[in-house]
Amino acid sequence: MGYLRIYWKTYRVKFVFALFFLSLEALADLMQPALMSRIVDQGVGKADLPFIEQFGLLMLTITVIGAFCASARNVLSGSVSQRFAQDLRQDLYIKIQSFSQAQIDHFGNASLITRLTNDVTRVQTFANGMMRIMAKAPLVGIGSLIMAIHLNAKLSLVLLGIAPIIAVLIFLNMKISYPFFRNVQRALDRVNRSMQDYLAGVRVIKVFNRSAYEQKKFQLNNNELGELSAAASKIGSLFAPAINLAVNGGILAILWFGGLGVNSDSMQVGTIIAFTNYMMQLLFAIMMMNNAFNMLVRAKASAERIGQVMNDELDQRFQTGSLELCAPEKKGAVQFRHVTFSYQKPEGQDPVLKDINFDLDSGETLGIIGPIGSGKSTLTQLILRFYDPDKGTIVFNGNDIKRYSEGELRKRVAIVPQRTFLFSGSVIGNIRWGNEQASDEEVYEAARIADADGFIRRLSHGYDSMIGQGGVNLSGGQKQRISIARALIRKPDLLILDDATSAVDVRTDKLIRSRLKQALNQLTCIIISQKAASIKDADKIIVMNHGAIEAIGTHKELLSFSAFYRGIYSMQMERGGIQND
Ligand SMILES: Nc1ncnc2c1ncn2[C@@H]1O[C@H](COP(=O)(O)OP(=O)(O)OP(=O)(O)O)[C@@H](O)[C@H]1O
Repeated sequence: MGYLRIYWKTYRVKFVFALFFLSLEALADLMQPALMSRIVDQGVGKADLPFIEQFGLLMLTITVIGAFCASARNVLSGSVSQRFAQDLRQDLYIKIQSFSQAQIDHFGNASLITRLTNDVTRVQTFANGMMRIMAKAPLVGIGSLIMAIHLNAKLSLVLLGIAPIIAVLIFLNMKISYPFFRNVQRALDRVNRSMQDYLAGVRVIKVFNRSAYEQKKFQLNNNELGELSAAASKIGSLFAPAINLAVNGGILAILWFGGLGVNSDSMQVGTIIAFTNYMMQLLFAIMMMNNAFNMLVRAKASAERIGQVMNDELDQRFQTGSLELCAPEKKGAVQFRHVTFSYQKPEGQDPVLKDINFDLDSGETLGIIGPIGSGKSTLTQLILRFYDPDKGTIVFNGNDIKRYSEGELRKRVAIVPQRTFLFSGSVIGNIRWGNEQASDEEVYEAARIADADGFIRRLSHGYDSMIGQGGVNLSGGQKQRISIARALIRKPDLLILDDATSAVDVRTDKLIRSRLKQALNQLTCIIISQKAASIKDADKIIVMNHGAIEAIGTHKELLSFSAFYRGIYSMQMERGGIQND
């Protein structure tokens, strides 16, 4: 949990001030019974009114000081804990942003969200509690003990009897409940994941009429969370009364021995009242400490989960600084040399990509086709360094991709992924998201090439029409075309279209391709498609099969020598999926 040190350094002064006010407040609490004992024994006992007035005023002054200190530490603790949580969340977010796709896959989206929200809140609650009550508990506890011994050393022996019992109870409480709190957070991850799955797949769930099934899945996770939380708090609720019982037993013993002392005139009533008052404060302090330990175990479980993210070594290193630009004839060019890759590490399973070798020259269009799951998308994701290959090298623009900074590489390569993603906001905002500096004219031109301009202008507010979260109010084909425009506006050296026209009809698909060719004839392009028609005009076509390159060549060449390609092509011809163009 070393990562927390930086926040301690930032906020330690305010933290110490909060503790200072808290200590004064505790001191004020501790003085009250002693003053009261004197008022009872010396003032009331001897009917000394001026003494009562003088000490009464002193008690009032101390109470006012205590109240002022309580307000000051409340203000400080509130601001410190809020800012600390704000900083921690921000740093966690930045850390997650720096993660490779493999690291995000490893933690899972839902778990990262829980860590960023619920886990941070738990640590914040603990930090706040530390400044509000927790640090007060040991102060009041030890102070009460000292004051009690000072009042009557013999009577204080009772405390020695119950102290070890209470210590053992608190220790057991912590030890038993810690694993439960860790499991509660994991169960919360699962609840969040089912909610995320539902929201992401709501249309499919409704179409397949699987709402009841999904509800059951959520219920299972929710029940598990409920049961684990109940079990965790049950442990706390078993130990709290046991501790209470031990302290109340102590008070009873004091009243018993004190009663005997008053009878034998060796003790005064005021002393007994003050002593039991200190015992009550001690009880309160112990209960607070028990609560504090409960909060500590929860916060520890959460802090560890946050620490796993904060301390996770980045598995990808990007260069900093910019790389000299390549020769113009290499712009957009890509070379794969003996590239092998598997998602599951360490390797043991059949790699997803096996010994991939190919050259894509500047200005060329490369088509990639192959059965589902043959590794087409993975291949292009390696160019963007979403993942790094296990073996081999990838050269882009004449340089090994590992020599680029993250920003530089991703500025030069634009991808339109299989699953389009649009943000809530205006259409123009979504397209300009690809390049904030783009003028309106450039936006319209990109949309025109992507065959999006026409339908956008027909929307109720044209380019200013609002898109719902994830593009809910647009059709699949419309979303794809806006995504293509967003990628084009970046003016990349290499454009990757990963099945980016799967939702548009054959005519539009052809129109987009021909406009791309006309408008950007120097643009190097990779088109992944299930449809042979979308890639048949490419300068080169790679046919993927089971993670390996089955064949590579032009459409004509492949028809002549690749039975596999011929198979795909003739099957689509029979289905009428390819129109002669
Ligand atoms: N994030 C991931 N983690 C683990 N395995 C993955 C991941 N993404 C893809 N795979 C696996 O890698 C293999 C190749 O997937 P990839 O998406 O590259 O195939 P594809 O040819 O693009 O398929 P499709 O035509 O359906 O898009 C598949 O077996 C898939 O299950």
